[in-house]
Amino acid sequence: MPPAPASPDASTTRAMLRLLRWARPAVPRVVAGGVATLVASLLALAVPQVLGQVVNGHLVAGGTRTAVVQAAGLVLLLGVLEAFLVWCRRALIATPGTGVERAMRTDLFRHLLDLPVAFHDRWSGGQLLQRSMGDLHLVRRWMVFGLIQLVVAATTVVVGAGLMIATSPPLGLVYLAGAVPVVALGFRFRLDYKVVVRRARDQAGDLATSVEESVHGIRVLKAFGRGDDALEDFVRQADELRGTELDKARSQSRMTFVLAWIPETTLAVALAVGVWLASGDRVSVGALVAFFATAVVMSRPVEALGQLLAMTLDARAGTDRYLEVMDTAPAVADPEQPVALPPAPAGGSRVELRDVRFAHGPGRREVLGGVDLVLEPGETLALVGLTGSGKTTLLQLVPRLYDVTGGAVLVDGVDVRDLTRADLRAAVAVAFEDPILFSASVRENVLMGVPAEHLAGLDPAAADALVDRAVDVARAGFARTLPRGLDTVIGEEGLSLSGGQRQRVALARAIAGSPRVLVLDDPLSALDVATEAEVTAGLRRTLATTTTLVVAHRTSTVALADRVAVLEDGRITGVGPHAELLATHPHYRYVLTAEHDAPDRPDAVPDDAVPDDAVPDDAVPDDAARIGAGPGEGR
Ligand SMILES: Nc1ncnc2c1ncn2[C@@H]1O[C@H](COP(=O)(O)OP(=O)(O)OP(=O)(O)O)[C@@H](O)[C@H]1O
Repeated sequence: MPPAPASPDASTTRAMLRLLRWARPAVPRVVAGGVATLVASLLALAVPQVLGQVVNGHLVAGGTRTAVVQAAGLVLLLGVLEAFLVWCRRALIATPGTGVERAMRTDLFRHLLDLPVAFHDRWSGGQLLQRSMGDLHLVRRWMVFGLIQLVVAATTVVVGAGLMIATSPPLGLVYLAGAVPVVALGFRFRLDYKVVVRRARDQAGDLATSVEESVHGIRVLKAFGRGDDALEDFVRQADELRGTELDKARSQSRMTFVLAWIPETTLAVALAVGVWLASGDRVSVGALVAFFATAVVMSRPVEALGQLLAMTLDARAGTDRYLEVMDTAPAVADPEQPVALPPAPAGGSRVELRDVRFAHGPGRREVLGGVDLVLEPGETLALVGLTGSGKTTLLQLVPRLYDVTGGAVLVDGVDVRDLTRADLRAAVAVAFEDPILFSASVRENVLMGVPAEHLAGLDPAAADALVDRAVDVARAGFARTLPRGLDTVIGEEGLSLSGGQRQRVALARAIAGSPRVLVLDDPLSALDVATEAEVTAGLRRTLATTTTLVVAHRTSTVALADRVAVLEDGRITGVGPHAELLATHPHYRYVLTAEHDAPDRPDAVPDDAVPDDAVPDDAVPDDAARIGAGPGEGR
C-alpha cells in the first residue's frame, strides 16, 4: 500500500516557492543532492529485483553458481554505489543550506532596520528574535533535508508501487487499497498539524519576549521583588508551549502509527493472498520474494513520509512568519525622485511645521491636530507642554521616525518626505531623554552621530578631533577618566554608565556630526542643575548656527531656548520668549510651575488662579530664566 505522496497544499507550495528568492544560488547543489539521493533510493529498490532473479533463476530453476556470484556482486556494487550517493548528498547540500539561512537572516535584519518606528512599536522583540533564529533554522533544515527527502521518499513510494504492481498486479492492488485510509488520515493530519505548529511557533516567540523583557527590566523586577511573579508568568507560558509541543508530538505519532500500521496490515493481507496465488502457480516464488523485498525497501520512506510532512509544515509556519515581516512595506520610505537639500545656509537651517497632523494609525485619536511652527535659522526653540501632550511625537516627525498623517515638515523649504532618509538624517540629529547606547567604545558611540560618508572621508586624527569637540561640548569629559578612556567599551545600552553620563554621551553623539538641525527630547533631564547649565552654555556657544528644537520640562532646560512654543491639546497655543509667556500664557505658567503637584488637567486651573500680574515681566529677568534657573527658581 503506497500512502499518498504527502503533498502539502497549494498555499504551502506558493509560500515555499517564494523562498526561491534566497534559495536560488543553492538550487543547483540542492538539485544535485536530490538527484544523488533519488538514485540511491532507486538503487535500493533495484536490489529486490536482483533477489527475485536469483530466486527464480538459481533456487527455483536451478541456475548456475556463476550467476549467483554475479548477482551477489551486483547487490554489493549497488550497496556501495548507494552509500557513495548518500555521502554525495551530504557533501553537496551542507554548504548552500547555511548560505541560504545567512542570506535570509541578513535580509531580515536589513528590513528590520528599514521598517519604521511604528512597526517596532507593534512587534515585540522576542517575536522578531524567534523569526530571525528559530524559524529560519526550521526553513534551512527543510530546504537541505526535508524537501529532498520528501521528494525522494514520494518518488520511491510511487516507483516502488509501480514495481510491485508490475511484479504481481493482484498483490500490488491489495497493497494499493491501503492508500485510501492513509490519504484520508494524511489530509486530516495536515489540517490539524498546520494549526498546532503555527501556535507553537507563536508561543515560542512570546516566550522569547518574556525572557527579553525580564532581562531588560531585571532591575525593576529585583527592586520590587517581583522575580517570583515573572517566574510564574514564564512557567505558565513555558507550560503552554510544552502543551502545544505535546499536541504536535501526539498528532505526529498518530500519523506515524497510521503509516506503519496500515502498510503492515495490507502487507499481511498481501502475504496471505500471495501464498494462495503461489500455491496455484498464478505467481512465481521469485516474484513473491521481489514483491515483499520491495515492500521492505519501501517501508522506510513510507514511515518517513509522516515525519517529512510534519517537517514541511514546520518550515511552512516558519516561512509564513518570516514573510509576514518581510512583506511589511517600510511605510517611511525614500521617495522615488528624491530632492537634494540646498547647501546649508550660513546662518542655519529653517524648519517649518505646516498644519502638521499625526495619529498613531487610522481611526486613532489625533495626537497632533494642526501644528504650525517656524524655527528661524540658528534659533533654539523649546517645546513645552503637559506630559502626554505630544511633544516627543512632534519631535520625531522632523527626522521622519514617523511620517505626518497631514500637513508637512519642511527643512530649508524642502518637505522632509522628498529627501532620502540618508540625506535627512545627515541633516537632522536627535538625542532622546532615555538614551540608548550600544555595546561599543564611547568613541564609537559618539562617531555613530557622524554620517557614514562624512566619516569615511576623515583620517583618524580628524575623527578624534570631532569626538573630542563633541565630548567637550556635551560635558562628557568623565569618559576620559574611564579605565580605557574614550576607548572603554560601555555595556549593553550603556547600562554601565549613570543616567546623566549616558545622556551626555548621547548628546555628544547628536552633535558630533555638526547637524543642521538638532532635535533634543529633554536630553538633560538626568543632570544636576549646575551640570545642565554648563552643558547648556556650551551648546549655545558651539551650536550658534544649528537650529534646535528641544523638549523642555523644567525651567533650566528652557534656558537653552531663544523662544518657547506651548503645545496644548495637539496645537501650538503660544510662541514667545520664556518671560513673556510666563507672564501672559496661563497654560505655560501652569506647565512650568505646577505640573508635578497639580490635579490631572490644566483646565482645572482657572485662568485667574495665577493672576497675570502675579508674575510681572521683571520678576523673571531673561538672564535669570536662561542660565541655571532650576525648577524652583525662576517661577
Ligand atoms: N507608539 C504609540 N502608540 C500609540 N499611542 C502613543 C504611542 N506613543 C505615544 N502615544 C500616545 O501619544 C500621546 C503623546 O505622547 P508623547 O510621547 O508624544 O507625549 P509627550 O508630550 O512627549 O509626553 P512626556 O512629556 O510625558 O514625554 C500620548 O497620549 C501617548 O499615550
